[in-house]
Amino acid sequence: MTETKITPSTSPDVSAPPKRGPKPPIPLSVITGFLGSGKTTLLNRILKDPTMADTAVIINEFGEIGLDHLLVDQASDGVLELSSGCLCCTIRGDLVITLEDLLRRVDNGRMDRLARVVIETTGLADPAPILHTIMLHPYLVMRYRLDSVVTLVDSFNGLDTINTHEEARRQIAVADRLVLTKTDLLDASEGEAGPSALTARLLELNPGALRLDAQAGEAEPDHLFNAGLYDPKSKIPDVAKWLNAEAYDDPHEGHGQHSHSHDHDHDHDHDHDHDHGHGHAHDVNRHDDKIRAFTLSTDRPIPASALEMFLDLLRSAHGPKLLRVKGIVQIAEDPDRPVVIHGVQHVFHPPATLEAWPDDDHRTRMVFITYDLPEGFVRRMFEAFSGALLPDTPDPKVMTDNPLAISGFTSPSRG
Ligand SMILES: Nc1nc2c(ncn2[C@@H]2O[C@H](COP(=O)(O)OP(=O)(O)OP(=O)(O)O)[C@@H](O)[C@H]2O)c(=O)[nH]1
Repeated sequence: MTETKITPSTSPDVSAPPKRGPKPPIPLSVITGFLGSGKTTLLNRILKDPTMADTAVIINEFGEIGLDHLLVDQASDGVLELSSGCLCCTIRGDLVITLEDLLRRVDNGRMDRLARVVIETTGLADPAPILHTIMLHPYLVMRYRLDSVVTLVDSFNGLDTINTHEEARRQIAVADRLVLTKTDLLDASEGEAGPSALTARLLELNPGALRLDAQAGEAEPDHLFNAGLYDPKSKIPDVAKWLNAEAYDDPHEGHGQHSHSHDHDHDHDHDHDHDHGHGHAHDVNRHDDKIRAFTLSTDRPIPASALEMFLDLLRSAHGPKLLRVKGIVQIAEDPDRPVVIHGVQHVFHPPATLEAWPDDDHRTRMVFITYDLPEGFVRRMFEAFSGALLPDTPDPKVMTDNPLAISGFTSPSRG
């Protein structure tokens, strides 16, 4: 496991297109969703879209994907050329080899252009290891940039599947985009209760993801992809859209599409158990499953070493419980150049430094989706490291000097 190094001037900014020199990193998206949720159907449709030209699709088995009508040729090396101009490869043994092979094709001119890579997972797969493969590989992390995790949810069976299968909940929790499929199968009566119950559940698991209805024509490439920090057209970082932190304030109001900014104070230790003044209490953290979504923020600049320690401690002690972490941080030593963090479980992307704050909001903001890791615990740890020590909270030095103190740090009464 590598350390999270907050060294702003030297950290490679893999999200931003380099000004000169190496080729810009290729956006990579993962399409996931439970068995039969409609992944193949969606891929078949979007691959015909002209904006998907020069896309390579990576799947586990050719047999599993019904792209037959698009196929024109099967090369001997496991790469199919689709009539749309896209490539389709199997993961033969190792995703790294497949991704390296694609780069080789581009670099030696066997492929003109590789605009995007889309990986379709099998229905039961946890997408996190795929993201780790890229984030942990020193070369792949330079040449590819993680764009979006797109999770499909069958509107007809979705609620049952979510309630029964841990894998389905994890796929939803880690998503940037949630695509609702099969809404045409819902009859008028189900239209009342079904979708709203499903939507409420999705909001509990992942309030920040943009939700799209495939049948309503919303699952278009433009909406599914380009979910990274940088607006692909302007090349300017769109932090507010990327974090979508406002959606975490009140999941019953958040639709993942918010772009406006509230000026809420998140520094208090709220557990989502109380009414935020919105007129009703929401139950984002009350469900049987242990997935929680919350934000932390502060307007105190954080020393780089404190951020490193916070992330390292959180990651080493609770890595598997961090389903997704995104954030923008004001560093005390360099407050005008924010650092962007992005983690999936114990693996964090090399932190990227922005040249400037994209807007007037210079607060440190982090969004967390956790599994069996109470908000209060993360919040107190964050407060200890960001300098807002509470009287009953161990100071960070004690916590790092004496690792035994970490296990005693959980406080169920406040978690
Ligand atoms: N009515 C309806 N059927 C759909 C929709 N999307 C997919 N289906 C059907 O659902 C079934 C499963 O779709 P697939 O696209 O194969 O799903 P998948 O996620 O690739 O399936 P696995 O690879 O087995 O996990 C197929 O019979 C599709 O025709 C939809 O929006 N409406």
